[in-house]
Amino acid sequence: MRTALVIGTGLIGTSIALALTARGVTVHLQDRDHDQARTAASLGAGTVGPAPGAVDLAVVAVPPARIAEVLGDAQRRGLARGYLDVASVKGGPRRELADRGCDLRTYLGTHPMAGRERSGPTAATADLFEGRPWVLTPTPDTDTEVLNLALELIALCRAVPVVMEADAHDRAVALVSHTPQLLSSLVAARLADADDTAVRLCGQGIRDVTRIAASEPRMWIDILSANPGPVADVLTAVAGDLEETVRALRSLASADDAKRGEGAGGIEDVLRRGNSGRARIPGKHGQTPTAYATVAVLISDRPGELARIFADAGQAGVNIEDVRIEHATGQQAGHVQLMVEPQAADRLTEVLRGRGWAIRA
Ligand SMILES: NC(=O)c1ccc[n+]([C@@H]2O[C@H](COP(=O)([O-])OP(=O)(O)OC[C@H]3O[C@@H](n4cnc5c(N)ncnc54)[C@H](O)[C@@H]3O)[C@@H](O)[C@H]2O)c1
Ligand SMILES: O=C(O)C(=O)C[C@]1(C(=O)O)C=C[C@@H](O)C=C1
Repeated sequence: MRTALVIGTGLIGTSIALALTARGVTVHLQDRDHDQARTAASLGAGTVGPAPGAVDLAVVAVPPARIAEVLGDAQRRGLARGYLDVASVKGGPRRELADRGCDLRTYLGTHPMAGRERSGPTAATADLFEGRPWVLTPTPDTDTEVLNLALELIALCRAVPVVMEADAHDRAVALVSHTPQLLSSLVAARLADADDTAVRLCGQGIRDVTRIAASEPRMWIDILSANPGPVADVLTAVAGDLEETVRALRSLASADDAKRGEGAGGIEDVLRRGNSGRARIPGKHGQTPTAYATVAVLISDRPGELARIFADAGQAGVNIEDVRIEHATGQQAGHVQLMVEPQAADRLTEVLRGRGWAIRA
């Protein structure tokens, strides 16, 4: 692929454009909001404005409800050889494109399973998709050339292609993306009117569970409007679990030993099922999860601290597999948790201590 047009230069469009530009593709940027396109260009994602002729691939990265209109318009104007969208739902946009009489041979519905709770080009990063699944939903009508262009795009973004049928994709993301978004919002919503004294105690657990509750509501209304049934089905099952959990908790408060035992059994059941589900989440690059060892290092909130730790770990010859930061409320310090292969943990601890870092036992 030599040339691409990205329509919608928000978080996802700009991240794609940055990755493509970094690998030598000439990228043209377009957005209904010119400031968004100009910002993306200033970040090095490409150039604003139309291409001199048809590009190889047009990537439509606008909200789900706008996909059919924007992609159909680009097709009518002959802006590219192939067209793909990256919306979080796949069945709805495809049906809308068909209803509008668009050419489904040069269109391919795709969905990168990577994102952030922030929107817009300034939240974009070139490495957003590295090692992440990227769903493709080809049909027998899809042109092989367009499928190949999409596979090339995914390879250039260093993501992992996964082929699925559109409606099966929508049922799957109802479980692994759309319901988690709502549950995160529901937990965070409990804090909206909570007592300040309680909120001050927020630790890492609630931060992990509510990160995506900061997401842009308008985008999610669009996504959920295009996938209401499957999400409602998963939430109905969750509601059943919730009812049983409440019943078990009430039993735990009973004066009767047998009832308390039943309650404890019910709670243990949900916690153990949670352990099993969590253990199934794939690790980096889609591998099965590895049990990493964690080395927790105290850092102060000063520029360059993280870079210094990474450089020291690099000099120790230790590969950091994953990283998490635990901020302490109201303090200018926190812990950075470095996840490493278990056999590397002792060496990393020794080297970092030797370089003056405080390691939490
Ligand atoms: N945010 C995520 O985590 C995530 C992950 C994977 C896929 N997606 C999908 O990617 C798409 C973009 O999401 P985002 O998070 O980048 O949103 P965003 O709000 O950051 O960016 C969307 C951009 O589209 C532009 N836009 C809206 N209507 C337009 C139109 N008619 N013509 C041209 N530009 C238009 C907006 O001005 C904005 O710059 C959505 O379809 C979303 O479902 C999002
Ligand atoms: O990590 C996040 O912030 C996301 O919300 C990413 C996430 C997800 O649920 O995994 C959200 C919606 C997208 O369609 C794809 C990815």
